[in-house]
Amino acid sequence: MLTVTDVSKTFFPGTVNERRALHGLSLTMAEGDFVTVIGSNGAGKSTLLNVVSGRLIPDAGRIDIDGRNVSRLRDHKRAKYVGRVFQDPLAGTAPTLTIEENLSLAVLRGRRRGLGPSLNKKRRAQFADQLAMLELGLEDRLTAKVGLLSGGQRQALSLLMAGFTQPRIMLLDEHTAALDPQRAELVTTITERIVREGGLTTLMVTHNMEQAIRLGNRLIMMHEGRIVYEADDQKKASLTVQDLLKEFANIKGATLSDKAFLG
Ligand SMILES: Nc1ncnc2c1ncn2[C@@H]1O[C@H](COP(=O)(O)OP(=O)(O)OP(=O)(O)O)[C@@H](O)[C@H]1O
Repeated sequence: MLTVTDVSKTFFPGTVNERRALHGLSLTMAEGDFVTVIGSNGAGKSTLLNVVSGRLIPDAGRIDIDGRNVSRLRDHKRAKYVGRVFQDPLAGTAPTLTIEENLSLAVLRGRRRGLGPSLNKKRRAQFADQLAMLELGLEDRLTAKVGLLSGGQRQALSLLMAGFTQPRIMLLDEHTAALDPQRAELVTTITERIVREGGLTTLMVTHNMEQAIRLGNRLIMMHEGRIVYEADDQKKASLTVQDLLKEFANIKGATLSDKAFLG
């Protein structure tokens, strides 16, 4: 489904600021895989998501989605394959537009211009049904401006929007990190539901090791642009945070992300 083969990315090569973010990284994900990604500060986690989404073009290596080489395809051209939710609740939605307008835009994304649905009664009823699933009461606020929603509500909406077009791959970049624990838990539950119901192939970066163990069917740990540890479904079933801390301790020079203990 997704194949990342020997991908490298260096920022400011040949200068004093040179940063090797990805170092010949390879990762294969099967249809329906849900991989959680943890790692030290600057390990290359966001860069991995950026090369998969097309926001960044790798220096070397290739990326295939459904057997198609998308390595050189820029992000707007990959939008129909990729859904993404960022850490910042403000990033995924347009605050001055209403909830229903944001959802309409999400439906349009990845489609050819002019082929999108208009905001008719039937479409509104569909939106209300989908929003009801979030159990946040947003189905009664279709015409409310998104800027009025809380961070957690906006993240839930971003998730719904990202899942709307049935992306081939869903990228979640610490999308619960900016929320208070209660809202983070709620958004985590909604994430599980949207991923499960949509059967979405998902790559999720998190600093929360407990969450990384609990969610998904595979876990990878990154350090200095490489995957340094991997747990499959079976291994993950008995994995503990203590085990992961031990793995980190074994990596020379690795310091855990400052946020790792914030929960
Ligand atoms: N746009 C950029 N320009 C220059 N350097 C960058 C850029 N993006 C990332 N880097 C560098 O590449 C390396 C990997 O960064 P990346 O953001 O992918 O790490 P990360 O694992 O997501 O880190 P964190 O957990 O701290 O967010 C770091 O050294 C970072 O400073």
